[in-house]
Amino acid sequence: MALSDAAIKVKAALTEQGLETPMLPQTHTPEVRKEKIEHHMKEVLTLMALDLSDDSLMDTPRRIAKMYVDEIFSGLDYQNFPKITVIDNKMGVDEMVRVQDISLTSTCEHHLVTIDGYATVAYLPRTKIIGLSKINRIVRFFAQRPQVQERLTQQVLVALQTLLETKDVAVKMDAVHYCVKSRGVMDSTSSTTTTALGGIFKSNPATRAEFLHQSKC
Ligand SMILES: Nc1nc2c(ncn2[C@@H]2O[C@H](COP(=O)(O)OP(=O)(O)OP(=O)(O)O)[C@@H](O)[C@H]2O)c(=O)[nH]1
Ligand SMILES: [Zn+2]
Repeated sequence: MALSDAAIKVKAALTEQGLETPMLPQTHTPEVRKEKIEHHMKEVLTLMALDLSDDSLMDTPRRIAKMYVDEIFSGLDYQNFPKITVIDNKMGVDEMVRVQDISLTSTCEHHLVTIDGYATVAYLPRTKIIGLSKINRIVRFFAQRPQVQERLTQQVLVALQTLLETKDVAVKMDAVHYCVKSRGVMDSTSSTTTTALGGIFKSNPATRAEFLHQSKC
C-alpha cells in the first residue's frame, strides 16, 4: 500500500533535518516481521532459562512479537502514520491553539523500557487548521517507536510544522523514564522535561513565556 501524502512529507522533512529515527528500510511484511521476532524471542527467553512449555509462558514470544509490530513499535512503519485532516483557516484564527495533558507512553531506545508522561502542543494558525485529535495521534505515532525524549519532542514539532505549513509550533513533554526508575539509578521521583520551539515560540519572549508557563506538564 502506498504511503499517504502526509506520511511522505513528514518523513522527508525529518530526514532532511537529520531528525529521523535511525532505521533500515522495511524489507518484511508485518506478518513476516512478527514470525521472525517470535522465533528470536523464544531463543531469548529460553536462554534466560524460562520453560516455554508452561501454559502461562507458552504464548509470550508471540505476544511480544505482536506487541512490538502492532503496538509499541508500530510508529517505525509509516504505513501506520495517522490519517490527517487539515483544513484551510477560513475563520482567520490567529490566536494560539494548545492541546495539553496528552497522554504519552513511549519506549526508551537504550533499554526498551517504558517512558510515561504528558505532552503539550501549541501552534499559531496561519493558513491551515488541524483536527485536534490528529495532534494526539501524531504524538502517539512517534511515541510508538524506541525513543529518546529529545528526539521524540523534535519529531512531533517538525511533523506539525510540515503539515500546518508554519514554523510557529511548540511542543513540551514531561515524562518518567522507567530505565531511571525501575533499574540503574532507581530514582523513583525524577521526571524529564523537554521542549522544542519553532518560529515565534522561539523568537518572541512573550509567546514563549505564554506557552511555557501556561502548559501544565
Ligand atoms: N538524553 C536521554 N538519555 C536517556 C533517555 N532515556 C534514557 N537515557 C539515558 O541513556 C543512558 C544510557 O547510558 P549507559 O551508561 O550506556 O547505560 P547504563 O549502563 O544502563 O546506564 P544507567 O542507566 O546509568 O545504569 C542513561 O544515562 C539513561 O538514563 C532519553 O530519553 N534521553
Ligand atoms: Zn533507558
